[in-house]
Amino acid sequence: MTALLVFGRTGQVATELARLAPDAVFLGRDQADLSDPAACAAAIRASGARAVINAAAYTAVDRAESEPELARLVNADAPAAMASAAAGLGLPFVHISTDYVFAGDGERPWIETDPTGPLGVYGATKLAGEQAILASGAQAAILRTSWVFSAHGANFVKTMLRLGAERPELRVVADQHGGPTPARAIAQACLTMAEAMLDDRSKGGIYHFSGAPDTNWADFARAIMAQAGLSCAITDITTADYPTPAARPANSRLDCSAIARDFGILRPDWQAGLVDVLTELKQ
Ligand SMILES: NC(=O)C1=CN([C@@H]2O[C@H](COP(=O)(O)OP(=O)(O)OC[C@H]3O[C@@H](n4cnc5c(N)ncnc54)[C@H](OP(=O)(O)O)[C@@H]3O)[C@@H](O)[C@H]2O)C=CC1
Ligand SMILES: Cc1cn([C@H]2C[C@H](O)[C@@H](COP(=O)(O)OP(=O)(O)O[C@H]3O[C@@H](C)C(=O)[C@@H](O)[C@H]3O)O2)c(=O)[nH]c1=O
Ligand SMILES: [Mg+2]
Repeated sequence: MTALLVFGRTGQVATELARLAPDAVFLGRDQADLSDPAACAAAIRASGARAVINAAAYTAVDRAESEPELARLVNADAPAAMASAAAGLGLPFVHISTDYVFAGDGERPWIETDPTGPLGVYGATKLAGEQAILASGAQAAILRTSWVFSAHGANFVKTMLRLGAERPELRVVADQHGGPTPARAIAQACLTMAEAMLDDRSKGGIYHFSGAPDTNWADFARAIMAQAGLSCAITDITTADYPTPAARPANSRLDCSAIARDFGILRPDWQAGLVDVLTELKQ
């Protein structure tokens, strides 16, 4: 009997979940391909699990602009099928979403009930996933997080370490603001929420969760270089100076007071998380 079923095995959050919950069953792409939503639902029904966490997603923000059908299958249709299966079995379902569901106007941190307005395919498909999960009738928690980093997989910290070792200077956008979030803290939050939902079958909903304090990509890059002892200089640029296929929100700040109130989960300190990740990468 599997206590906990996790979709994803190699991703940043899935890797941290595997460390924190070694007894959980992790389904990689070979066991459950999210481009086959019915197979994901069948995997839940076959698992005998008490709770389900979805840590897999199509996360290539720019590539999604040219692969919208695949992004929608993975980010919306598969989570919808998972949630329906969880609903049918009465299992709590924890899902991870993103700051990119917001358009990013203004400076106030977003609260869960603020209007969404994704700027690109990735955000739009993640939003469609949220909506389908909420409509499924499952006991579901949706954790909207941002700017995830860890020692594994692809993320901004690892990109900066690679480029910072090769170049004397990097130009980085300073007008996109948000909270970098250690993958380990997200994994811990997912586990805490799954337990709390098993204890109290009325718990669930959308919750914001990001690292503190809020920063911008250029200041985050400077912190990475300083902490890693790299002499690469970071020059502030604007979003207009750094054209990308997908637009990104200027304001990704997330108000995380609801998750603190309802689950006792506090914003992690991203600077401490960065030290941990750099230590792990050195080993
Ligand atoms: N990364 C970030 O900055 C942010 C991420 N999020 C959300 O957090 C969650 C976890 O993200 P993160 O850990 O960073 O993700 P990663 O990009 O590190 O990993 C994505 C995971 O999804 C799996 N995956 C992708 N496509 C499929 C598929 N068709 N079938 C099965 N598995 C698939 C990948 O498997 P494989 O290794 O085989 O490709 C991988 O395990 C996602 O929901 C994401 O949207 C939210 C905000 C920020
Ligand atoms: C490499 C590089 C990036 N940038 C900019 C581009 C972008 O605006 C910002 C971050 O780059 P990334 O490609 O890491 O960003 P991106 O892939 O958009 O990261 C996002 O991923 C998805 C999955 C999420 O859900 C989001 O929360 C967010 O973490 O930095 C520079 O300005 N200079 C550079 O040299
Ligand atoms: Mg990226």
